[in-house]
Amino acid sequence: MSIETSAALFEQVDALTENGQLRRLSGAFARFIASVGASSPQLMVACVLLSELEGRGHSCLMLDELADDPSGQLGWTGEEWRALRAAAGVWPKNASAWRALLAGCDQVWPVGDLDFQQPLVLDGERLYLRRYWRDETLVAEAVRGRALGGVIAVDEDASTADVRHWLDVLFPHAARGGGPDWQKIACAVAMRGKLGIITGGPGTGKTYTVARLLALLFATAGVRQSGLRVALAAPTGKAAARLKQSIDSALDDLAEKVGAALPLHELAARMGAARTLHSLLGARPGTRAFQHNAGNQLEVDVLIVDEASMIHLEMMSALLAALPSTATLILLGDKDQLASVEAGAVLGDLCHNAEAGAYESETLSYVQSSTGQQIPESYAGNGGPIAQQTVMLRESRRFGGPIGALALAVNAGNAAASLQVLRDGTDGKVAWIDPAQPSDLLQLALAGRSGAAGGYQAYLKMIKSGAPEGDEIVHLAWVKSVLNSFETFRILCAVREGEWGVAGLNDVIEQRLQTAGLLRRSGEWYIGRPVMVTRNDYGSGVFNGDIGLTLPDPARPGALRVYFSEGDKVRSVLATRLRNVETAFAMTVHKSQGSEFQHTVLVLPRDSGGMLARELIYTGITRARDYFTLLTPNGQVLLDAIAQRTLRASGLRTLLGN
Ligand SMILES: Nc1ncnc2c1ncn2[C@@H]1O[C@H](COP(=O)(O)OP(=O)(O)OP(=O)(O)O)[C@@H](O)[C@H]1O
Repeated sequence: MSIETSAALFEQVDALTENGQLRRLSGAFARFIASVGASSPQLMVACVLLSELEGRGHSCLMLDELADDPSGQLGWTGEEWRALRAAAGVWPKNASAWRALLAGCDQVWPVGDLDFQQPLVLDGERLYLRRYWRDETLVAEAVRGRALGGVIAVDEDASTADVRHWLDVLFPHAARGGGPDWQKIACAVAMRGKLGIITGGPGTGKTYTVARLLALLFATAGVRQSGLRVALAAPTGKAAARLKQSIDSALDDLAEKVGAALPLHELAARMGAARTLHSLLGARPGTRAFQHNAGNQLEVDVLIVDEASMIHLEMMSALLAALPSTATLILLGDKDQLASVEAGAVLGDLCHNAEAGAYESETLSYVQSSTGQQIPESYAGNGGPIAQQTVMLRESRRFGGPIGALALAVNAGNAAASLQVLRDGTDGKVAWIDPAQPSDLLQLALAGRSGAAGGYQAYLKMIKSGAPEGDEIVHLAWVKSVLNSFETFRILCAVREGEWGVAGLNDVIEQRLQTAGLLRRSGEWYIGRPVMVTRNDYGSGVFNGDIGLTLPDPARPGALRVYFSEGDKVRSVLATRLRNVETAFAMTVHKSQGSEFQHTVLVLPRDSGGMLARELIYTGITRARDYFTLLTPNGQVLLDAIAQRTLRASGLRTLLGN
């Protein structure tokens, strides 16, 4: 590449960086690649885009997108794209021309050729950073292996007849509405192979089902029953605590129903606490490597992981490597939620046949013999090994009414139906403020809205009244009730920056609550400040996404502690020990995954630059248990988002071979 071409190209790259269209790292990455081999301007553009897309959650760069026009995917104007492209000179006209060009570059390893550990990998018509290619390949191999791990029952001692007997005990009633009992089918399916994927929207009974699956695994474990090792995990502490609570209560319920026939209390007592994936794998400060890995695997027979949509590619790869091939992995999650912040859309990719079913004849007959259930012909197909191990639960038990209808309409991309629910609002469950003013938001933050509980004043008033006199137990009970009150209401933002983003809103909400006399800000830390941890802190035992409340330390007058709720437990850390936190009256929808609030307020920005998609709106709505309020300074942003899907470039589906 001539000095002139290079200068012209990087001038464009720097201009895009200055305009906020590229992160600095993307240009720096391209310069690094240029420094380790002969370089061409086309390779430089590919590197800039590859790095940029990685930062936006894509695991690879699709060469057909590159040949065509990726400006839409990047949120750039056509003009910005054309200027960059022009600076690169000749432009390969299709994916195969791009493949031929890239395959000849020193820095690129075309899969199948001799591997010189080049930093970039070319697999088919996808260009990867090596790390992501390795993770994607590992995940694909591991899940295929697990799915194909056997077509009969998981345990040598468990026959199909055994499975049928216990399933009839655990699911004694016919499914509502006369259709197939997908919950029962999900349990049967997970008994084959070493992988079960159960997906479904909120309240469709994923936890209800997995508790029965556990009972089934336990009942059919034969001589291994008394030693069955079960681990529970989730991406965040909050989700892990929720999983444990739900499974415990479902097992309690079941234990009463099945009685002496199955000692389920024993199983429940033996199961430890649910853990975050980081803690399960043994995260170590200062390294991406985990204590548990392919060379030091987890000692577990069954691993249940909830909120699997939040698991990014690298974490899934680490998890699969650390899981012995003899263990059964059960993934639970809502495939339609936002994908992980980091690269990958693993659950979405694994579940891409879930809606259709795509069950092969062998699965249909196994389901018939093990459950007595007939899967309708319309769900038959040829979905490949992962689809055979996946079941989508389709009926929500807890999430009906207008909030459920709105979530369904948004998920289906149906703007007219969404608007109808939003505009109806007669029973107060759903409200839409449009066009919203900042004062509308401040009123909601203070006192909620008529017909809907909420607002932050409730927990702040409890704090103001002070903790009752008494010992540690009395204080802890008070802390729990303050935390519970805080958890009933939350403001979620689609974006971080700007007037309607997290940063700006937290400031104005703090000021409003201060003016109302509900809090007294004096410096960074003040009583009542809600905070979110933004970085794992192994020393203090708090992790990215944990949310806590600042309250007086009963043991040290004048000192403040931050209290974190974990199921029915509470953990606390001295406020001054927490370094990486931010105020959390408002938080992003991304960070709210795995949580639910009685009243959820979703705030969209005035202008989204076309970058919001329906998964974000759906995830925001499904965080609301009883009341949902939508604030849009510009309603068009909602319509644009409903019309748009998040598509993440990934080779996982291709690698899975279906
Ligand atoms: N087949 C069933 N019969 C009776 N009750 C059920 C059944 N399935 C689910 N439920 C009940 O419906 C409610 C929601 O179920 P559950 O919590 O398992 O759903 P979920 O999909 O895990 O929800 P979330 O995604 O919000 O965690 C629970 O109260 C559960 O006991």
